[in-house]
Amino acid sequence: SFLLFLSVLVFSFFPQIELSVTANFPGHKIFVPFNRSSFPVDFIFGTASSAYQYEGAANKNGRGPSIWDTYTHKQSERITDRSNGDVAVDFYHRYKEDIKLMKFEGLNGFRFSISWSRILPYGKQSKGVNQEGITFYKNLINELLANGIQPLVTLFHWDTPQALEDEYLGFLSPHIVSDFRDYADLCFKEFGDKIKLWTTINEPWTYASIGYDSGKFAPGRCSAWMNNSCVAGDSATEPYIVGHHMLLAHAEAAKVYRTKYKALQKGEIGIVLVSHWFEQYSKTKEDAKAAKRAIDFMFGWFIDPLTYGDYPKNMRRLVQDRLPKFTTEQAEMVKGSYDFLGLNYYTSNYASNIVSPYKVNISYSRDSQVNETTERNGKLIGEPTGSSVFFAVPEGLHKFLVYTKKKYKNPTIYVTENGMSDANVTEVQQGVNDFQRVDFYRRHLLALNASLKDGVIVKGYFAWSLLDNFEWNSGYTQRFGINFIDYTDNLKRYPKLSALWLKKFLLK
Ligand SMILES: N=C(Cc1ccccc1)N[C@@H]1O[C@H](CO[C@@H]2OC[C@@H](O)[C@H](O)[C@H]2O)[C@@H](O)[C@H](O)[C@H]1O
Repeated sequence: SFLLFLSVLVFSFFPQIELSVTANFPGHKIFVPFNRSSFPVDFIFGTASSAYQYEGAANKNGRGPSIWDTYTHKQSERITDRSNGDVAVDFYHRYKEDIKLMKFEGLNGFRFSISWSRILPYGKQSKGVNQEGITFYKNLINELLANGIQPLVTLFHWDTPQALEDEYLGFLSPHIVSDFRDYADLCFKEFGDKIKLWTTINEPWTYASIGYDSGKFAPGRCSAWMNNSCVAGDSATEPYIVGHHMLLAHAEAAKVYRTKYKALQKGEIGIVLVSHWFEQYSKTKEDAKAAKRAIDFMFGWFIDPLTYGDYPKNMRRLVQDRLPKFTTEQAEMVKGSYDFLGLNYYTSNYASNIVSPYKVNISYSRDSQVNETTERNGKLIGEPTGSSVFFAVPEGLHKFLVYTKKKYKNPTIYVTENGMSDANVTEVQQGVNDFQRVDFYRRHLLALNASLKDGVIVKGYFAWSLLDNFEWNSGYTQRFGINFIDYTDNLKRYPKLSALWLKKFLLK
């Protein structure tokens, strides 16, 4: 009882200490603080963003169009609110103000992506370099470092230069590999003196599956039978071709960094992968196998080649000749082509076995023969959020991280995205009172802490996202920010409760 009294006394004087972790002593529960000091002293706490979703100035200052400019302008009916990233949240002009906000909120990391078509308007150095673009990113990097914020840069966050899509259909062509390699080389040369954490590609799974299987993201290709108003595509073959070229492009860029820049610049290079965690729907052996196939088709698709040099056995068995092959040389280049992994986690799903495989209308998402759901016997897998596809399942983050440690050689990991959205929020007062997001981050940080205790090597955590922003085919209707954007009043920024809770959590 004395210890309990002491712990209450301590917490009443130090409100920033979050009561939530307990150490058990016989007959007593002692509350230990849960805050920044629960993590390694050099742990990075940041937020994440991407060029097309944040910058705006889309057709200004020399930037060339990307496939997302084309998709939102030519097929605006495929965006929930028919919006686009022409202005976005005007990060291009307001980044100094936003960096002040990061500093105020106690963050020491910021993940952003470079717009390929802002520095190479036509995708290739031979077609010209936009110096204004180079200058923008140098200024951004200097401003972050001057404020004690570590940049983590993504080279490609889905915004393929339209010129390369026009010339050879972008990632559907092997030509993209050398153009991506040359683009990466330019970035290492121009920014590598200051950038020490590089990732090549954000979520190849999303780009390949949502861009070429369902076709709901740019370039919006899919099979006609999908009836997703795609103008062209083949959901049975194109996702695998694109995924293959993304792996080769990543590996070539990593090779350039390691052979030409790493010794001098002393940075590290990785890739960002996304996956759900999958729980078997029932206790049957069939559903246990279904859960394994589900994570192999979403995560193993990329992490297996990156770690072992080939696609998962489940994929080879079920996709057969539609799954590209690596030459021996390519396999060697892809295998081990990362110093760390960026992992994005949003939610978990239940996986159940589909007994009769599809014979017609086949596609990437049908190949796994898994039915992915978010409800079991009338109970949701987690708390609903503003997004119909994401439910809050913090323990899934813990399980996913431990799974990665055990199955993929205990890699160094940064959690490069984790967050939740609010939908149908327009008023500031409503938007800033994001109690659910406070709970979401507290529970996911507890899950992350548990992963560290299980020996997972995690060096940082980036919340998605600093600001509400352009959420792809959801437009501005989904708000993921810890800071609210008032789209009706000059894009004014307002810290939400979650930002203030994080500030308190991060107090040193
Ligand atoms: N959204 C994804 C990809 C995804 C989509 C569906 C299911 C699983 C994974 N990944 C990350 O999520 C973030 C949140 O994405 C939103 O997720 C909910 C969707 O309704 C919305 O359209 C999408 O923007 C994006 O802003 C980042 O750019 C992206 O890296």
